[in-house]
Amino acid sequence: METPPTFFRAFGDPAHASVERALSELRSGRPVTIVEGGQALVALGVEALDETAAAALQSLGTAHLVLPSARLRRLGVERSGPGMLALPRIDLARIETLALKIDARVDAPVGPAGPLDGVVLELASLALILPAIVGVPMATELAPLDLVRVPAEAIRTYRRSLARTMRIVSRAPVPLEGAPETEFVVFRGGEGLRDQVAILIGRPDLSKPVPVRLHSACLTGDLFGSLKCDCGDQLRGTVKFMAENGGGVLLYLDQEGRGNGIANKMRAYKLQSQGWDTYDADELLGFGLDQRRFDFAAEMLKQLGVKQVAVYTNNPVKIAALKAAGLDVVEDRRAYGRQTSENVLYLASKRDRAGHFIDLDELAAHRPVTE
Ligand SMILES: Nc1nc2c(ncn2[C@@H]2O[C@H](COP(=O)(O)OP(=O)(O)OP(=O)(O)O)[C@@H](O)[C@H]2O)c(=O)[nH]1
Ligand SMILES: [Zn+2]
Repeated sequence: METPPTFFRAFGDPAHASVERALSELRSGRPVTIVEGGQALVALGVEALDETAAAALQSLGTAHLVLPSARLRRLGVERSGPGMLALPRIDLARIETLALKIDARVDAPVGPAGPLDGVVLELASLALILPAIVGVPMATELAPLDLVRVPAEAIRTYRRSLARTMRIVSRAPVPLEGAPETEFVVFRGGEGLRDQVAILIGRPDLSKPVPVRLHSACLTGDLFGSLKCDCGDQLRGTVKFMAENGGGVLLYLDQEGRGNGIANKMRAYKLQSQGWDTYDADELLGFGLDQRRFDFAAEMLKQLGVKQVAVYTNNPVKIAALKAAGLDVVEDRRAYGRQTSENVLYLASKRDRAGHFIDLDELAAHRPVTE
């Protein structure tokens, strides 16, 4: 018996599903086809490009390299949006230079990126791959039928509409050192369908402003006590503070590397070991100041019944995001870690380049954790 064409709809929006399939394809090193109005772009991340892939793409037509404005700036080209370089031939060494080498310069004219080039970078960002893509434009009917097809509009709207699909999948008490009355609540949905965890510490009174911290995952700092950042201190300091001060909600967000993913964060750390600062290293790789969005975090708070918040952060973007999502931010307070000789430049960069509220003198003076 044939299934009706509407069968899939029972399991969600097919356009969104195609985005999720495309993310998986890109991460697996396979190309995807972005389609809009009869036009298609067959696209593959540069990090998956080898001789075989290059030959296959070349057989489809003339390729180009899509790069974000941050990377173009590093290559000596100022542009407000992404751009593209024609690739008469897919030359792996040249592409690697243009996508990754520190002192590379543009060696050919850079054209404005087409609309499909722009959305493919959004897809790359969601897939946590390097934002450098080889694309072959063609008419939709000529694109290979066995690739995953994704409508451009579905990619444009994915993040925003997915925030609403966050749902609680499990919860359980997990007593923590210094915070015995703690519950972990796991949400699924949102960007890239990653699991996000809300940690309810104590019994905060939801009718009053609830102390809240949005903490982006930092494997190196949170778990291993890396000296390069202040994350581990902020995390443990927040748990302790909330436990001792009437409770609160800590959101532990799967946003490693300011949303760039652990692989790109280590690419950036390698550049940092050669002397680049945290934002310059990201820019060399093609990333803007910060890739994170926090609308899904606000949605988690709402689903937990939180309306008014006292937020603990030094990052003005987090405060603005909670307000924009309709939460009542009655107070914003600092969340300091420890200053070390290894992280002081990182903290100063966050203050000077991203406007974080960090007072290094105060931090050095009394090593507060959360105040
Ligand atoms: N790309 C990149 N990410 C980093 C680097 N160092 C730390 N991170 C990431 O930066 C984020 C820091 O998270 P948070 O502590 O929540 O954020 P924050 O923006 O500093 O804001 P507050 O701590 O709330 O003031 C985590 O995702 C880390 O993995 C770095 O050098 N490069
Ligand atoms: Zn960190």
